[in-house]
Amino acid sequence: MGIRSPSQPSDADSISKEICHENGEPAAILDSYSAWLAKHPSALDTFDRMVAAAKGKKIVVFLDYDGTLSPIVEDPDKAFMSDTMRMAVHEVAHFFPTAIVSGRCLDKVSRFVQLKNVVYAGSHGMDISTPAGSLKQNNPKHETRTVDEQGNEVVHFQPAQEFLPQIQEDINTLQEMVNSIVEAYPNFRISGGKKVMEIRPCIDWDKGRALEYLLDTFGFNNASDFLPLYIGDDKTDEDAFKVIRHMGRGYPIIVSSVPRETKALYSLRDPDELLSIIGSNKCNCTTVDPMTDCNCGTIPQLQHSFAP
Ligand SMILES: O=P(O)(O)OC[C@H]1O[C@H](O[C@H]2O[C@H](CO)[C@@H](O)[C@H](O)[C@H]2O)[C@H](O)[C@@H](O)[C@@H]1O
Repeated sequence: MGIRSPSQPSDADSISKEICHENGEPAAILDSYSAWLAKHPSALDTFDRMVAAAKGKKIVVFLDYDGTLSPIVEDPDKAFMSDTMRMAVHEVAHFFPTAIVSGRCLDKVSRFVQLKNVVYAGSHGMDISTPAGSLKQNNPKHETRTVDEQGNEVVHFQPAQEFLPQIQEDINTLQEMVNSIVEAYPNFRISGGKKVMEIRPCIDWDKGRALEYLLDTFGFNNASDFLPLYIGDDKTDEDAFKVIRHMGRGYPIIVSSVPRETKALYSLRDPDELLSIIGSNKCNCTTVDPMTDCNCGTIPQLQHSFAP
């Protein structure tokens, strides 16, 4: 049984001449979307095959935030995920270990997602919060323990912690430079002091390493019966796609509505298509509190097909 998304275009070729800009590099005309789809099949169309290959395996779910769970919008502070998506992720996490891996800081991404049954990896995996007692957590150099609002002990894994004072210094210097430049242009202003450049420490840590750390934390370090499913839309998600491909197991899925160079093996066009996999097609419980279990009795496609 294949699933078709209502948002799948009837004329995939309509974007065939789209010009994509990658990281400010010169524009390049890439393959048509349909040709790209042949290389990175839609996860909707290949869902049955994925399910068949996953028999007897434990699914572990990794989800990027911006562009995956929430649509890309102009103002980063308004990149809200819908309650329907929140409910769907809540339900996915009810069946499978689930992590949200984001470039945003931990605090920000967890405030956007507002779910307690997922773990969060913020700052491109450089700030990971997991419940104390998880399997990996034996790195005193980078781990600190705190107690959350509910009184539960949590472990914060921050491999780049030592760079924080330097980052703050750089930010101050940059802000001063940007302020002095913008001052000369009375028709321009800096809104809210928001950082528009991301400065990352030069350490060997990224979303791929975060995925490995989280798999260990979930207890899959020596297991041979798990399948990671990582869904993301950004350049930084490529590190996680690479790790999954290197493992030789699991599903790296890119969310993109235009052809892009990617290590992902599968694709989804947009967050709506993701929802058609993890959301409940028949579920009408839009008024259900996203923090509680949906009780309508219908089980979404992913959970229904993969859950043990
Ligand atoms: O790893 P992610 O969860 O995908 O976060 C990556 C960056 O997302 C945000 O920026 C992007 O989304 C914004 C809101 O839709 C959009 O305005 C911006 O153009 C995108 O680049 C966030 O602001 C960054 O801090 C994250 O690193």
